[in-house]
Amino acid sequence: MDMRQVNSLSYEEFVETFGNVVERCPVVAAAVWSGRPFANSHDLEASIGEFIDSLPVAGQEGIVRCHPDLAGRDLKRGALTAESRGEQTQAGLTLLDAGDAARMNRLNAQYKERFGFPFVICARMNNKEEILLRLAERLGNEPAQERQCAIEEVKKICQLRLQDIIQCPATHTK
Ligand SMILES: NC(=O)NC1=NC(=O)NC1=O
Repeated sequence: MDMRQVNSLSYEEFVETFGNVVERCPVVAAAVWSGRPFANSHDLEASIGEFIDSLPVAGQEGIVRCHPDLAGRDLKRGALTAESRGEQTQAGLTLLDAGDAARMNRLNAQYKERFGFPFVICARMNNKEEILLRLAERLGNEPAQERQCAIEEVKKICQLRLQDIIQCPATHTK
């Protein structure tokens, strides 16, 4: 889809197309729709980022809470969204051995206990070793710092999902 097509989508089509660029938060697409027409995918991405940044703490934490655990129950039950399943599979999270799976579950539980929202990282920019490392590291963050870190990861996931949907015409060098 190119930007001409994006900008010609009805509200319903827009939310159907972009409703999961932020995991299980179609309200984000519903909110930024009023910002069209978008000059390019970065313009749409910036609108989404500005909307997320404008939310109160509770709203930002709500967005983070909408993300399924990595290698968690939803993965096991086949209850992930298509995007999340693809991302988690690509990072090797379906191939964890028993030791790594137990460690991931334990650290995820500790993280949730400490921060009140799940550990979120852009799986496509990491492999399973890096994810475990970052999870252990970020457990030591202060809550406000970690919330910001999680939101930055949500934006990275969103950026890659937008790139999957919008193909920008090749920039023709003069
Ligand atoms: N808790 C998470 O980090 N979830 C996810 N990361 C991704 O890249 N996709 C997800 O669903």
